This record gives sequence, structure tokens and C-alpha cells, in this order.
Amino acid sequence: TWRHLLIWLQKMITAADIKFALKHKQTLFALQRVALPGLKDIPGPVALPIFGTRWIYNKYFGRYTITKIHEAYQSMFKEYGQVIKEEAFFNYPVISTCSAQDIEKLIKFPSKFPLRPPNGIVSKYRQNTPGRYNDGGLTNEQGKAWHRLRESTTHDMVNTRVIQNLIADVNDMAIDYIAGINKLRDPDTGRVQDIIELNRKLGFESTCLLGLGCRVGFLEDELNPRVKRLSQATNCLFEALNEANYNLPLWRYFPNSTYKKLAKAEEDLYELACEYLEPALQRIEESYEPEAAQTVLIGILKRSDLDDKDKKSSIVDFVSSGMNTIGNTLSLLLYLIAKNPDAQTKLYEEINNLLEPDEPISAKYLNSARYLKACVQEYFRILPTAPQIARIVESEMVLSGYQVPEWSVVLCHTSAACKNENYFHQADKFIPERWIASEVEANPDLKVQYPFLVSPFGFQRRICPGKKFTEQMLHIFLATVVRQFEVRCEKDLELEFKFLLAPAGQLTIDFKERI
Ligand code: HEM
Repeated sequence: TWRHLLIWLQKMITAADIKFALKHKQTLFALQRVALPGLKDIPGPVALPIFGTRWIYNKYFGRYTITKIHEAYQSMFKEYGQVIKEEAFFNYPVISTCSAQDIEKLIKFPSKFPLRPPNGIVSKYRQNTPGRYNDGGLTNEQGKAWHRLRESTTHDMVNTRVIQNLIADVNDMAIDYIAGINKLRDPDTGRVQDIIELNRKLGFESTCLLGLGCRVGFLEDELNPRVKRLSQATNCLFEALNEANYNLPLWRYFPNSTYKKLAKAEEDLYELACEYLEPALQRIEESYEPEAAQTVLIGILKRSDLDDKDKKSSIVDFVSSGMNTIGNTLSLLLYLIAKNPDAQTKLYEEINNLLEPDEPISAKYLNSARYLKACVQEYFRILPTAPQIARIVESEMVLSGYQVPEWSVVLCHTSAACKNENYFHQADKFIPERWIASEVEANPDLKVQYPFLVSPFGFQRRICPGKKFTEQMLHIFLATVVRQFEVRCEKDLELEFKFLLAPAGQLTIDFKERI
């Protein structure tokens, strides 16, 4: 038939092309370089000298608001296409892409030591504080220095067995969380006017459990002064990071108010972490068998290839990286579940099928809870708190037809890509079934073509080391809440970008006790 003939012809042409390409590889490559548009051709907002394109976020004459940066990117991708170029201060180019093909290229780039742009202000502070820090730390270092820290500090944290051993502790936290909800609920309506603060506290408490190896008391009625300082320091740190990211980088030249804020937050975090480390250090001296929750911490403290500064700065990095990310995620996840009653009903049915009424959540349940995991995965597709992943490209590469030079900064907008109808069927709908093979078999439209686009924890070897812990934590949290309450939310949630995507204003949730 004509179709077969066409397919045969296509194969012949492809084979001939490959032979030709192999023979004339160098020439073709050179021609392609000449022919392809480059960095300067990538569309994007008009750049001004020095200020680059940052004027678009200016309060008075800009087009977008800095706290709505997620919406700004959606609008720019619509206006300019799937790849855009912005210019940071001093006209440093920053490329953004939401193309699945580009993102796949970056994810699959065989990098030994993937490069993520360091957080300049943190690196500067740590350089200025040599008494406490050897370097920028795990989140900011690059190359071999990063690899050394990564290998020696995250070994236990990425181990499934170590994380599973924390299930009992996380269950206890979830019970305290439910008690917290019950204190906030209106006795007649079950309404909690604003759940965000409680979720933040649970985020803080769980991160401390992982990084400091103990419960610190964020879920208690009265916060002890140490915990209050910890919470304030983390908030200040994120405020300073946000300011440093989007305001003129004057901190490079003198310690401006943003730098001072960051320095104070880092100092407080460091001192507080050290206070929490004391009992663990004592335990090591007394050769006690560590409790499950202390495995990660004691594992780091016992390393002979790390000095004291490396150990302490890594623990500070773990605590500060996890606190707000988990807190935001809990609120955003709860909101999506509350907005999707059908999915919630299915989830409740699965819980009842897999668990006896008073049976605690166990590794066995978590391993078989397919719908629970699908709900969390679908949440990550729709509302991840880290909507883009940054990389410095290690070699020249072609992104959406543009030749991008080596060492360019590229932001992979995985979240924007996840909203693309061409990539996900009914992209704006919460459909956990798309992540379940048997459901996809029954409805092939749901098949996920580009699963790698859901990368809420990043990718390559630089992927978040807290991923396993966080996922387990979210599974336990969601199952515990849905088992106890039917949750509903009437209003739509406002979002704002504060270094991370976060809920803005209040999140009012109705918690109806299940009978
Ligand atoms: C909802 C929770 C979390 C989210 C969404 C999240 C997200 C991320 C993302 C997107 C990255 C960048 C990865 C990349 O560049 O490829 C990252 C890195 C990192 N995260 Fe998380 N994270 C979370 C929780 C945690 C927790 C609990 C910890 C505590 C251990 C943690 C520690 C880190 C560290 C140390 C890095 C830097 C890793 C490196 O550069 O090697 N994160 N995280």
C-alpha cells in the first residue's frame, strides 16, 4: 500500500542520512553551528544596560509582580515561546525553557558533578566566616568539593531502610498534628480558619527529626524559646534569599540590610543546630546505640573524612533546606485533596481496604498504597513548591533550536511544562489515575508521555537528598488526615512566589470527622 511504501522510503532516506552524517560529521556540525540561531536570538523581554530584564518586575513600571513570578513565566512562555531569555543584573543571560525535549536533554546530560548556580549571598557570607565554614556547603559547592560533601553526608538519608525506620516517629508526629487540627477546629462546623501555620510547624518538626535526630517541640501548644528562634531564623533566611534573588545585588559590594539579615539568620541557625547536636555528640562518646531518628545525624557526626565545620554546616543546610519546602508542600497537597472529593473518596476506600481500623501506618501499607502514591505524584505535577530547576550547562547544546553556549544558566520550568496540554491529557485536572498502570490500560488517553517532567526534587546526581524522607512523610500525613477527616475547601487558594511557591493569605479547610 501507499502507507507501506512511504514508511519504506522514509527508512531508506533515514539510513542514507545517517551514513552521510557519519561521513561528513565535522562539516555538518560546523554548518549547523553557522546555521542555528544563538543566544542573542532567543526571544524575551527587552533588556536594559546593567538592569537587564529585571525592570519587568519593577513595582512602578514593570509588567509583573515579583511575588507572582510563576504567573510571569506562564505569560512570557505564551508570548515568546517555549524558550526565553532574560538578563539578570549586569546583563548576565538566563535562559528558561518549558520544552519537554529541552528538559529531557538536560536531565539526561551525563554529568559527573552537575552544576547548579550557587546562592551567591550564602557563598559570600560563608567565605566571610572562615571560622565556621570551609566552603559554600553542599547546596552551593560545585565539582569535586560538592561530590565529597554529597557522598559523605547524605549516605544514610538516601537509604530506604533508614528512612523506613522513621515511620513510627512520623506516625507519632501525625497523631500530634491531628490533635493540633482538633484544637483549631470549630466544634460545630469542623472549620479551621487557617491551617498554614500548623502545616509549617509540622514541616519544621519533621525536618528537625531528620536533620537533628529528635523531636524539638514545634507541635507543642507553647513553643519553647529555642524553637521560636529556630522558626524565626528560618523565616529570616528565606526572606533574605528572596530579597537577594530579585533586588540589585548590592550585598556583593557592602553588607547591606539583606546581607545583614542573612548573616543573622545563618548565625542563629548555626548556633541552634550546635545546641541540638550536643546530646548526640554525648551519645557517641558514651557509645550508646542510636535511636532510629538519630541514624542520619550520628552517621554524619561519626564520619572521619569530615571535619567539625563540614559536619555542622551540612546539618545547618539540611535543616534550612527542608523546613519551608515541606511546610509549603503540606499546605498545597492538602488544598488539592480538599478540592478533589472524588479522588479523596477513592483514597479513603484504599486506606480501608489495606488497613484495619486501628492499625498504624506501616511500610507494608505504604508499599501497597498505589492510589495514595498516585495522589501525591499528581499533586507534585500540579503544584510543586519548587517549580523550576536550575543548571549551568557543561557543554554547548541546542535548546529549542537555539545554540546555547557552554556555562549558560538554564532554568528548567518543569512545573510550566506539566501544565501543557500537549504533554499531559487534561493537564489542569487532578487525575491520580494517570499514574496507575491498570487505569491507563483502561483509558489510554491518560498515558503519561513525559513522566520525567514531574521532578519536584530536581534530577541527576544533584537531586534533593531529602526526597525519600519527604515522600514518605507526605504519604503518612495524607493517609492519616484522610483516614480521620473528610476535608473540603471552598475558596480558591492564592499563591505567591517567595523563593519557593507558597500559599498566600489564609487556607481555610473544613475537617469533617469520619464516623
Ligand atoms: C517538599 C520538600 C522538598 C522539596 C520540594 C525539595 C526540593 C529540592 C530541589 C528542587 C532541589 C534542587 C535539586 C536539583 O538541583 O536537582 C533540592 C536540593 C536539596 N535539598 Fe531538597 N527539597 C525538599 C526537602 C528537603 C529536605 C527535607 C531536606 C533535608 C535533608 C532537603 C535537602 C536538600 C539539599 C541538601 C539539597 C542540595 C543537594 C545538592 O546540591 O546536592 N530537601 N531540594
